[in-house]
Amino acid sequence: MHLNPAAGPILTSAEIRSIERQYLAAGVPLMERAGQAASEVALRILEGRSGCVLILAGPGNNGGDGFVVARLLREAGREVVVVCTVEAEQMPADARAARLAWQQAGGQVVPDFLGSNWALVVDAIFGIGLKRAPEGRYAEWIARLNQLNSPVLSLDLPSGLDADTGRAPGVAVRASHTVSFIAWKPGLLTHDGSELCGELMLNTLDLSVADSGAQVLTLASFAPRLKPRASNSHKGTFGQAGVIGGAVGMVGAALLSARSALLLGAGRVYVGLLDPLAPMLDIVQPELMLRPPGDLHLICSALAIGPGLGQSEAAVLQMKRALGFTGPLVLDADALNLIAASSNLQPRLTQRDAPSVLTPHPAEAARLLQCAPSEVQADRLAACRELSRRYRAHVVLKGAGSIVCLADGRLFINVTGNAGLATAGSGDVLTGIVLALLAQGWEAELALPCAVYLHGAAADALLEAGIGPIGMTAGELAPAARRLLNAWVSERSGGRG
Ligand SMILES: NC(=O)C1=CN([C@@H]2O[C@H](COP(=O)(O)OP(=O)(O)OC[C@H]3O[C@@H](n4cnc5c(N)ncnc54)[C@H](O)[C@@H]3O)[C@@H](O)[C@H]2O)[C@@H](O)CC1
Ligand SMILES: Nc1ncnc2c1ncn2[C@@H]1O[C@H](COP(=O)(O)OP(=O)(O)O)[C@@H](O)[C@H]1O
Ligand SMILES: [K+]
Repeated sequence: MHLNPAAGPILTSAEIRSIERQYLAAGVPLMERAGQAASEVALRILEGRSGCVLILAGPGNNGGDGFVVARLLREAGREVVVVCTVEAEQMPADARAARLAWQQAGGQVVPDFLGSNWALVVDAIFGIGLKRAPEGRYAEWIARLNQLNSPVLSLDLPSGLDADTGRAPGVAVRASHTVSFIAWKPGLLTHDGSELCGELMLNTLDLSVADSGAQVLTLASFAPRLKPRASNSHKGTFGQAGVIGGAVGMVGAALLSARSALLLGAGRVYVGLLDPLAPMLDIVQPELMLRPPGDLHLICSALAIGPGLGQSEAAVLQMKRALGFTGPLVLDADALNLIAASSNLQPRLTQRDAPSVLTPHPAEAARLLQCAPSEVQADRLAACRELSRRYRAHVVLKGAGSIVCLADGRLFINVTGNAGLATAGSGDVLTGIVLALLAQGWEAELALPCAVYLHGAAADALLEAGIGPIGMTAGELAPAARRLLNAWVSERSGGRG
């Protein structure tokens, strides 16, 4: 997902409303500013496109924004049709005033639209005030506009999308562009939002917004750690990473993690495979050292357990050992399933002194929270926060718009990555990347955000190179991530990386 501007705080709709109240009380013309910002975007989209603009205005202030855009586009010489079915008296005061200004400028309001040949459709149906799935005429408008071939600019957020959770409870607008106001909302950046917003822009309306607990994940989130290697270093300087997993039929998962840890800079990488018939050597990556899984906690400075681990007695035994490890520990895949299933293992995790990193996808998160995956997806931020709190861990809840919640409660939403990552083993690679950074001494608070951002950025780089999304493979991610990490370090150190 491309964000413009890239960074900034993420606020809930309640936080946005409280800011709005404060500025409106001070007489700041927020709706006029929102309409102005949106009409500038609309005119950019309209460059080189002739024809009429269709504006669909809903019953609230989002509709009001639409009326301001209508007036400003008309002033700019565009032909505009506004569709609105509520009476002016039923609209909130600011929206009513915007509608009146439109009509005073000679604009018409019509009850429905026909035809399909619009230069641009402006979606001003619902913003942060959506209360339930759109129904009736609004659902019908949305379904019809999703069939059109015109560009669609959503104001504040695509109508039908929940601003706080990113869930679309029913039909929702699929925008080509979204211009959001004041601050990012979580729902723009995760879950269905990743699909519906198109090109996403933010206009702060010149308000200064205090940082909240949630941020868009960017390079700046972990930049202090992007330092070149000292010349006078040796393999021991970059740590001993260990991966435990690879039961019968799942050896590849552990190898993918281990290879990724090696390519992302761990000094030595050990693999403990549970499959008794597993090979003694990774012939593709002979640098990996294959050892009995029970030895790894004794020789490693950072451990990951879970990829292809299975849920056998032997796996439980390895889990008990790993949870007693005194260094940073990454738990993925079956390690998470075993934690979810065992009240015996849970306290061993929550009582750890060293950092624990959990990397669940929504189904694993649901098992850890004893709920259904749909409940996790219904509020991904809340689920991630609860996992972090309950298990005293740094957590990434994976999937489009991955959520990172650090053990101190700080939240990030990641916007790198693409559907090419929806392939077996890409999660194993993420585990290997986090492990590599931990082994090299990164604090978990920086290692996890960097790994999540880098993993997605690697997939984006592959996509740009024509590799994917169809057929992108997990094994291609680590070399792409290695190139990026080296480039970032080099850029930040004036080429000394
Ligand atoms: N005056 C302000 O506070 C500002 C508001 N702004 C805009 O106003 C929006 C928020 O305005 P509102 O709070 O009025 O909310 P919305 O305009 O997003 O929608 C609320 C209206 O839609 C109705 N509604 C909600 N869900 C529905 C459904 N499923 N089916 C049918 N009707 C439904 C509600 O009953 C209400 O009438 C923001 O997203 C932003 O676009 C901006 O103009 C900035 C300033
Ligand atoms: N559509 C998507 N858009 C962005 N990222 C995705 C998408 N699908 C999957 N991913 C990412 O790919 C990884 C998949 O991890 P996981 O489900 O554990 O896979 P596996 O178990 O096969 O390794 C996660 O990092 C997830 O965030
Ligand atoms: K909208």
